[in-house]
Amino acid sequence: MSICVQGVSFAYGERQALRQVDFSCQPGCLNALLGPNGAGKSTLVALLSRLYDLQQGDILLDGLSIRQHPRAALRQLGVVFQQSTLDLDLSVRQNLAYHAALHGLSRREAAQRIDAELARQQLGERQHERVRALNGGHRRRVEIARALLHQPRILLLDEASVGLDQASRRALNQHVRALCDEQQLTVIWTTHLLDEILPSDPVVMLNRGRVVAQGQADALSNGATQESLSDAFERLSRASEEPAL
Ligand SMILES: Nc1ncnc2c1ncn2[C@@H]1O[C@H](COP(=O)(O)OP(=O)(O)OP(=O)(O)O)[C@@H](O)[C@H]1O
Repeated sequence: MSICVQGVSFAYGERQALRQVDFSCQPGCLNALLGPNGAGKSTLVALLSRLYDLQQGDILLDGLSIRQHPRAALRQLGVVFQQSTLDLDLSVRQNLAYHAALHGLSRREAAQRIDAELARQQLGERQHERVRALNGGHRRRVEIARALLHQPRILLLDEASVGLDQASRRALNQHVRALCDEQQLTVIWTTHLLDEILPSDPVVMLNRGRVVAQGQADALSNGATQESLSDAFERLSRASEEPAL
């Protein structure tokens, strides 16, 4: 499913968090939204998921404005927020069942979808354990299972790997890529970590609320001169801040 962000600006009172942000995502794959702390990534996720109302600009999902069709848009979105929102004292299955009920799924339908998601996230054997007993990587998988219960076509993951060790980060990243391939999910993966991005990934670079570049990662980092993505980010961010003559 295509995502098109058009002229989005957003301010928290006096503080401008996003300035005229324009980009589009490639359907059916992982799109990296890369930027340092404070770049505006979480704000964008909050606007996409309708946690905040748009102040300026619009976001189109398969051409449909989320301003004009907020319910239809929400049905297409699954979200994993930066801060976990699981109930640690409920079991994995109870957390999922609670969310399914919020989405108005019947018990039977919920049970079927929960079984399917638990299998897909390889969590079937842990389903009756309290979330508290799981490690960070498995908790993230529970959140992904929960986000996919209503069968959205877009999955937003806001710094999903924060707090995980290196091996768990890699496993989670690979797992999400496999979900893209299996289900043609369109994923927005926000991160400040360059090693989570592959050369073929579409990337949007965000700095201080502005898009400083977008394109395929290897093209942005100018493969011919072996520039790293990190150096490219620095260069493009500086260029976007230089005053016009
Ligand atoms: N609730 C809020 N009230 C006021 N300012 C905020 C609020 N949330 C974010 N900001 C500010 O908006 C800007 C963008 O923040 P945002 O959290 O979207 O960035 P981010 O790229 O997700 O960074 P991080 O990874 O640190 O969360 C920052 O300057 C931040 O201080």
